[in-house]
Amino acid sequence: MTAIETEGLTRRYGEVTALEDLSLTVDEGELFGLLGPNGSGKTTTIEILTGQLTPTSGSATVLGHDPVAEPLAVREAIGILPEREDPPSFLTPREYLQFVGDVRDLADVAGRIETWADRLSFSHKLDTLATDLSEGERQRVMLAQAFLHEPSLVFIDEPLVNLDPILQEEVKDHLQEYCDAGNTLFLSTHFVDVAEELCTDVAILREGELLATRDPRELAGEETLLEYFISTVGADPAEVTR
Ligand SMILES: Nc1ncnc2c1ncn2[C@@H]1O[C@H](COP(=O)(O)OP(=O)(O)OP(=O)(O)O)[C@@H](O)[C@H]1O
Repeated sequence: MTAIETEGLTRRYGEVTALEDLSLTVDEGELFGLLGPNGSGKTTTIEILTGQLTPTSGSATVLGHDPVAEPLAVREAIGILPEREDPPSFLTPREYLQFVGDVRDLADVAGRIETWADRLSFSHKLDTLATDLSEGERQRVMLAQAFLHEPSLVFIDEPLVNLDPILQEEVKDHLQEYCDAGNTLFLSTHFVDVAEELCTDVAILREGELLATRDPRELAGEETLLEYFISTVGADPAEVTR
């Protein structure tokens, strides 16, 4: 089954073409990675697919819904963690996640909060104001809100940002298990090594244009995904290494 399908998606801002004629398919159960240099259209793609931004032309289907005609249906069905978002500074993780659970009209929100705080290792911070959390703790709270309703498709812009190496491994394991259970993940990342390790398919964008899609495992033994990425976009290594 197809989780996401796009046909000729294009987004222009005056003279700037943020995304040009993007056509791609993401099957259910895939851990899909969107790669590309700064300003290549990754966030634009996620914003269109999650019903936040209208394309100039083209169409998309997300879990069977059109994100332009039915943005609410899409946002109900998916989980999303946009780039650089924090829980409100004046709420604790428990209060914020309760709010998210209430907005999503979930049963047993308290139990879900405990489960996700435990999975993402922040149970001991559930009652600390977000302003007093570290960046990595805030990132884990934001990951929890994306998964709280256990959606079958989650979009995450930079899942591992601000996490220490041990937590990165924990979150990677979680993402892998989530897809092994048949769910779909759509990641945008600059961490090419993480995409190589986790993703079943990657798409490489440059200046809004889809240059290539690859199963990273197909590259095994010939070149790393980073080498492939650099040769594909002609980028300087400094732009893509951590
Ligand atoms: N509201 C806007 N108005 C004008 N131009 C915009 C707007 N939003 C994005 N752009 C432009 O569209 C292009 C794609 O931006 P986008 O944020 O999708 O890139 P990105 O791949 O997510 O970048 P990064 O890796 O830096 O987060 C960039 O040239 C950006 O400057």
